[in-house]
Amino acid sequence: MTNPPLHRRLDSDKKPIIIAGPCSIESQSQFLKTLKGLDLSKVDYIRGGIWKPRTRPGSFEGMGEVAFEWVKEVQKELGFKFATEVASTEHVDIALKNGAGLLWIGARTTVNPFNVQEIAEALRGVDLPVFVKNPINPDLSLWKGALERLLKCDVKNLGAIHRGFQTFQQSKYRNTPLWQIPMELKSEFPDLPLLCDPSHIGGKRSLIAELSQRAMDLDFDGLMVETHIDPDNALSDNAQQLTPDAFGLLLDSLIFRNHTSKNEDFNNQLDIIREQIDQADREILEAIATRLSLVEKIGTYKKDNNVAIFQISRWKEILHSRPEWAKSLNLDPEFIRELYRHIHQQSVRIQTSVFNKEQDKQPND
Ligand SMILES: C=C(O[C@@H]1C=C(C(=O)O)C=C[C@H]1O)C(=O)O
Repeated sequence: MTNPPLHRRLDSDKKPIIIAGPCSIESQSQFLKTLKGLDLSKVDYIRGGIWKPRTRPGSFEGMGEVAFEWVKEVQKELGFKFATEVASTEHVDIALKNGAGLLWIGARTTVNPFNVQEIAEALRGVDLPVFVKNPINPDLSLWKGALERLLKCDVKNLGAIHRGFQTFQQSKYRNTPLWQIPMELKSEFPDLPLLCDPSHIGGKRSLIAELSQRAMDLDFDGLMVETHIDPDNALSDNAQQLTPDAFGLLLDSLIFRNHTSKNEDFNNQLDIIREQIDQADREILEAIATRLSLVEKIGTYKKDNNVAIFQISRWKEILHSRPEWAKSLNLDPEFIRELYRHIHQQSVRIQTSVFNKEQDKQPND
């Protein structure tokens, strides 16, 4: 996919973009009370779930279309732009008919290209911002594919939301962040607004602040945070919603980072350190080249003596000793173990090509 022309950032270049509001709209009074507790001057869009895709049937699945009547009533009183999730073409029609200001496609929908295609067609040519949450599974191409489908339907005011991934690894989070995936998306589409949803990543209130700060440190363009007037009694996501007051404190506590700096001294220092990093990288590459030429030599030697490429005991020794050496250099042993797995893979590859090389043929063979 080539980079789409995503130069328009919502209504402005404002950063961070803040979206807050309840997971689900449960009643007009719950919605109104929640919003009254928020400082609406600090919130760009109010979120509210109308339809809730839930893991198990029988859970609260949202109030449906009637909730739009409550939204419109509260909008008359407080004035705000409303954002909600759509998971079907019917949802799109109802949301557009009721004047939604921003729509997003949820993680459970992004996994399914058929659904995304139908939604993209229902949204054809709309001007309002449409955000795509990452798919539940850590698959960057599905995420990009959904954005591409929307773009092909002329939905150009696009954005992405990182809400974490379901993985088998043990994690303190409800959904593992795997920050490198949204960072890769951002490297490919630098102009695509990328928000973080710390509520779904964390799954519990106590993690929201650190996750929000992490997103700001990684240059995310904004946050979507679930807020509820009475989180403990919320009908969905009750462990992860913040009270409006706690959300206000969160916003006050966040340190917003600049993308770059105009400070000349800072930029000069940055250049000096980056030159040193360039030099260190050259040395790393030279060391890798030296190692791999030794690997080639060992490969030839093994082939001449009919000895196998993979040597378990030597490999085990390396996998044990290098992380130990790393510790004394203050390096993370797990990082070094991972690095050596890549080096070993390349080493085996090189020796395999040595083994497969045909013997130099004589001119008259
Ligand atoms: C280079 C060798 O071959 C393989 C590659 C290794 C490496 O790159 O360090 C280690 C063990 C072998 O599996 C070797 O036998 O030493």
